[in-house]
Amino acid sequence: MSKLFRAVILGPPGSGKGTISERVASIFGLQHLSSGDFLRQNITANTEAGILAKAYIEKGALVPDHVMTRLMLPRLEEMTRHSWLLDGFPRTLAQAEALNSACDLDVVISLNIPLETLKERLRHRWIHPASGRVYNMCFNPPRVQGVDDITGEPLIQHEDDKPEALVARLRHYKDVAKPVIDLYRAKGILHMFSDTETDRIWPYVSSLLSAKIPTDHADAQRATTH
Ligand SMILES: Nc1nc2c(ncn2[C@H]2C[C@H](O)[C@@H](COP(=O)(O)OP(=O)(O)OP(=O)(O)O)O2)c(=O)[nH]1
Ligand SMILES: Nc1ncnc2c1ncn2[C@@H]1O[C@H](COP(=O)(O)OP(=O)(O)O)[C@@H](O)[C@H]1O
Repeated sequence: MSKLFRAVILGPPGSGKGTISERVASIFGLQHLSSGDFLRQNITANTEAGILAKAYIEKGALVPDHVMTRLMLPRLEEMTRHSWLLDGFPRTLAQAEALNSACDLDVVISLNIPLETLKERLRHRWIHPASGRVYNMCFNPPRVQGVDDITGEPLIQHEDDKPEALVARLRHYKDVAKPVIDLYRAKGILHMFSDTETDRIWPYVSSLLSAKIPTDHADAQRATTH
């Protein structure tokens, strides 16, 4: 079997990690593992980790590192036969160190988006709380204004996507992420992409992954995941 491919995508809230990860998953056949989605599944299923995490997420705080690593590392161990792209984890240096001791990463994609752009995007972001589906009233609006495409249920705006909370949240992200970015830079696997539009970043991400992922491997992955 050809070598498996392990990637991480880093970026502040609203930087387009989710959007780019979905494209990578569908084009390169990597499994998209989102810590936010996984947390929401655990909350819905009332698992021990889900119950612990819920209170933090509701407050808009980060879930403690030991809860996150206990949740994510076993999930990655289940994925020994798949290539994956991790989105939302690691978020702190402690999480990055825990991930380091569990596996070797091939590539880290880091999205560097201007603060003004992030503020503008998140202001227009609405979500379907039950599923975590994300809409942007300008970039990818729902088919019917204000309601989820799949369930028809109402969309809400996150308290922390409202303008007052945004700047503090983005500043906090930067402080926590800096040592993580520095760690991956020092390991020589960091690839930084700077622009204001996902569609302009995407061709560069795509050519990086095309160069790094052997084609036969990408085909084999697609065959097993679709
Ligand atoms: N106008 C505009 N909006 C974009 C672009 N790329 C993504 N968006 C929208 C989609 C979403 O409403 C919002 C954030 O995108 P994502 O949910 O993909 O970002 P990310 O996963 O980094 O955010 P998160 O960590 O979940 O807060 O911005 C873009 O190039 N232009
Ligand atoms: N790696 C992580 N470490 C700590 N908390 C996390 C992590 N990933 C997700 N969370 C928690 O789950 C919430 C939802 O995550 P996510 O869907 O990535 O959305 P966002 O980053 O936009 O808030 C975060 O606000 C945070 O409370």
